[in-house]
Amino acid sequence: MVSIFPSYLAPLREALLGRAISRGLLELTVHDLRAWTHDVHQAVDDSPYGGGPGMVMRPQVWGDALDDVLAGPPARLVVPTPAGRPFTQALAREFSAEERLVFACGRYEGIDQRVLDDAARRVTVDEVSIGDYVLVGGEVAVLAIVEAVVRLLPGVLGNPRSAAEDSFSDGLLEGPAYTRPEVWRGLAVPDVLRSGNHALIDRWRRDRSLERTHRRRPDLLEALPADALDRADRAL
Ligand SMILES: NC(=S)c1ccno1
Repeated sequence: MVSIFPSYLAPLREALLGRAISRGLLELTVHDLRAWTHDVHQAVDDSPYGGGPGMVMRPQVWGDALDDVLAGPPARLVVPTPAGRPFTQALAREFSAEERLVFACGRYEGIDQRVLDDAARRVTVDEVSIGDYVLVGGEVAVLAIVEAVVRLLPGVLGNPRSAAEDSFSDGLLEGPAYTRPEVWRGLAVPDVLRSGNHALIDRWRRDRSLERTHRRRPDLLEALPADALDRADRAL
């Protein structure tokens, strides 16, 4: 990862991801972009051609940084930006199969486009967005993307079923979850979940997942492959 605020990415070394690193399931290197500046002010940005508000990150600095960081084993360059294609669970799964990912954290009004165009001459460049809103920089998006990707790596999650059965894995939103006590503030756990009848439980969970998806994200239902819903699903 390359950023002008390396400490922003420190949370990646905590908790589950930190344990995955210490177990050797992945390696994480954070580079300070200013290491590739040569002026006393360590300038990384400049005024935009054509005018307009804000500053643009300079191609020389990013170009030198990516020349060094992209050298070595083949990598895929991921650039979080509001102008990117949506980052989805499917793309997280695709990224999790990559040997190496390099993340460029832009700030200000973004990185000079020629940096990405130049990188695309030698690696796959993915400009991705984690949502239709604008952050101050790419670092927070990288935290989200890396967590979504790393949790899919074999051995990271305690139970592999977790990744296989979480939201979006089957194209639907996950339904409600419950744990002890059976009744809490007058609210009871649905009886079916205590029935021990796993066929009924699976059916109930699928129905709740379909209902929630229909209510909150009908677009996901529209996007399902034609054969994704079985007769019982359609009966709901
Ligand atoms: N929405 C995304 S990914 C973003 C990056 C920087 N600002 O917003």
